[in-house]
Amino acid sequence: MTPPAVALADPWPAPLATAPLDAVISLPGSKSLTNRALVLAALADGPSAVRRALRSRDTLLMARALTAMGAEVDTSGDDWAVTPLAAGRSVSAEVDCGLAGTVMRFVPPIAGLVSGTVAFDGDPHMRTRPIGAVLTALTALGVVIDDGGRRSLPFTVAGTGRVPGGTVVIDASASSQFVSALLLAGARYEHGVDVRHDGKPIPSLPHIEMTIAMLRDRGVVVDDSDANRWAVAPGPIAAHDEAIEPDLSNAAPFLALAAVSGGSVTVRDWPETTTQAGDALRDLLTQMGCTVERVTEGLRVTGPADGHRGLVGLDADLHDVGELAPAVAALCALASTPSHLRGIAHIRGHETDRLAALATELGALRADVTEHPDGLALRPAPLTGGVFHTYADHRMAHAGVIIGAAVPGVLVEDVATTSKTFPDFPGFWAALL
Ligand SMILES: O=C(O)C1=C[C@@H](OP(=O)(O)O)[C@@H](O)[C@H](O)C1
Ligand SMILES: C=C(OP(=O)(O)O)C(=O)O
Repeated sequence: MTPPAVALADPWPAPLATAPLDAVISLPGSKSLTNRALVLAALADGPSAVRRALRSRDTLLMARALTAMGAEVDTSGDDWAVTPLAAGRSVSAEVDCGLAGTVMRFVPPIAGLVSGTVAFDGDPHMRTRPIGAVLTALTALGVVIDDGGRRSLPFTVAGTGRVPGGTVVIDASASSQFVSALLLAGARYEHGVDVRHDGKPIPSLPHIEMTIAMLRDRGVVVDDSDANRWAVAPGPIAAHDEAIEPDLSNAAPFLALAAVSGGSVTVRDWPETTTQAGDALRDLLTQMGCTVERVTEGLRVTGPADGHRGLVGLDADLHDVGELAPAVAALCALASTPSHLRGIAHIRGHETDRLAALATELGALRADVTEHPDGLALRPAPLTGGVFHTYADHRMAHAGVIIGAAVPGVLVEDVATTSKTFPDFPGFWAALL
């Protein structure tokens, strides 16, 4: 019998780090890798395996979406087995995107390839996250979509079992996921896809690299030799056995805990090379005064001897790694010199407007923070306890617990929202402190 789940206090008293930490941890798998592996497996020419898959809200929503369209995803163990979409079967499916950008952006291009209607909706806030440019691009590629003129959720894709594909111009400055979405399904379009970006620079480019690398691993030919242009040749996507790396972006709060407590945290199985944005933490934490080293067990981060008081502020452009901004901003609020985080206007379109949310919530705990159109400026200030609101955003919860590890009396509202990308985050966190 499974023991009854322990109800979480809400708001949750964030545990204080009262001594330097010395921990070695294994983190759950990457959301971005798991959801790409699932999508590519559903489109593949045979059964695939997704090993050490992340089991979280975003990945289960992806598994359900693909199942609703006719794939089979066995999520019962740690290694998930995927049987691809059955050709020719007609479907009438509903897809719940929750608050998962990867589900809302990556699944509609696949829906064009099934026969039947696929209706998409999600959490209330998901109806405000950007998707219009993807819908316009898909329409140009030959996919029939009814969005009632909203250019956002809810919308319905009327799949005909085939998508002509071809060349399309898209403004992907709001999200790299717009490009990844078209590339992931593009090989299965009759003429492939030739995607050209026209607009301000695309954020989160490592995630497009991740998409390309995973396509190539499956035998798909991708030409990325020109800037802002990606051509995917038509052809099969080979079935694949993918071992999912630990989620390096979700390593951020744990490495921050080493920094805040003046102790060490070692993350096991940190890859030697990776396309994950979280790998940038090695450099960012070094710049803030931490010692970062590869040891036999994994990647070890050691904080300054006097903990967060020894942290130096950061002046950094986080355009490529915007999903790290909430945890990094929390550390900057605790640092002893000023910080300026730039290049992240696009994170206003993430799970919440993260710049506004961070400025409000850090400010409520008396941080000296200024919100800029594309970032945050933070200056040292003594913080106080209080309620830290999370806006259904897992990474806002990470920011809250980081502050709470250094400042007594921080209460994190809806810490359970961390389940978007991490199973039992509060339990895992509390066990370390
Ligand atoms: O493709 C992906 O898996 C992701 C791309 C990025 O999105 P944006 O380009 O919208 O920042 C990132 O922030 C998100 O967490 C995951
Ligand atoms: C931006 C994020 O998620 P999503 O995949 O929903 O866009 C994130 O996890 O920080």
